[in-house]
Amino acid sequence: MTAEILNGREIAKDYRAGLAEEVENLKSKGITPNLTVVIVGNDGASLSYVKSKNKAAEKIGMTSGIVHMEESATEEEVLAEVERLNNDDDVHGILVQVPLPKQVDENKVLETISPEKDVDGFSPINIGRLYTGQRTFVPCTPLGIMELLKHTGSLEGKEVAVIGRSHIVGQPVAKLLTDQNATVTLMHSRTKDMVAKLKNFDVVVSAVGQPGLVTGSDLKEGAVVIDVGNTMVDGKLKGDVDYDSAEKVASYITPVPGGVGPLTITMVLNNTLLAAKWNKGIE
Ligand SMILES: Nc1nc(=O)c2c([nH]1)NC[C@@H]1CN(c3ccc(C(=O)N[C@@H](CCC(=O)O)C(=O)O)cc3)C=[N+]21
Repeated sequence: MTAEILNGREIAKDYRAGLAEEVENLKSKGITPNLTVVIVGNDGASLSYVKSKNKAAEKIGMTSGIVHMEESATEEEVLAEVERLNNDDDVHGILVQVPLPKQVDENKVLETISPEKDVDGFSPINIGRLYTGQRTFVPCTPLGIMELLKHTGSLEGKEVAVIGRSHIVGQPVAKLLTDQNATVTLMHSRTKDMVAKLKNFDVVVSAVGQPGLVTGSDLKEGAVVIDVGNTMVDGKLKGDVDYDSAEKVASYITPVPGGVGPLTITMVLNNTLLAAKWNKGIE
């Protein structure tokens, strides 16, 4: 079998066209959705993600802002900046790029972002809302993964392995998959014989950050493979999955780059649009 490629760039482009129409519609009502990203420090990769998020926002008619703070910024300064954005009526979505420098407590920052503007869905209130089935901002990478999986058929009754138990990807995507009636096994660094177990799974979602973790011979014939890894190796972006061997066994596979990444950015935009609508009482 040669896998069908889940082309994240193409799927993202179609999705963003729909968002652009909705933005146009909101603008005719006098609302221009705004996404503002806070970045602390000068990490090259982080700066480049932030720029691509802002560019993508503007491309669909939203406005965007960057608050770029010094690596040496204090926790008080970061919290004050978040408060200022919470109180700015022109800002609908706030995203504070993680990781933060060590002097800044990430949990304190996430607790300070207004849940109504937390388009990452990282604040404890929004995580609570997700697990209790309330309206919330669903974290962007899990939402992007679910969008890609819509192109592979129903998840009902499927056996899914999620590798990685982070609050940002593994745990929330396990929740969303369960909601689609898949049976989910959440695997992690202490799972016994992890790679050997993968043969039993219809879908494998790998979110570890370890290039070469999964290879074609580990997979069930016809498995759907979603590669969330993005690790820089010699200046090149690498996923967790050995693509060349996996594509010979899988039915669908996401490349890196050009798979999950573009959908993550798309879902930041999706959530910003929702923030602007909900702020005005539009469903
Ligand atoms: N508060 C917060 N929210 C985030 O969503 C967040 C964050 N912090 N910190 C860092 C990670 C990383 N992240 C990526 C998003 C898109 C691509 C992406 O689109 N990558 C392209 C490739 C880009 C390239 O070639 O450099 C792709 O996979 O095709 C990658 C990484 C969001 N993050």
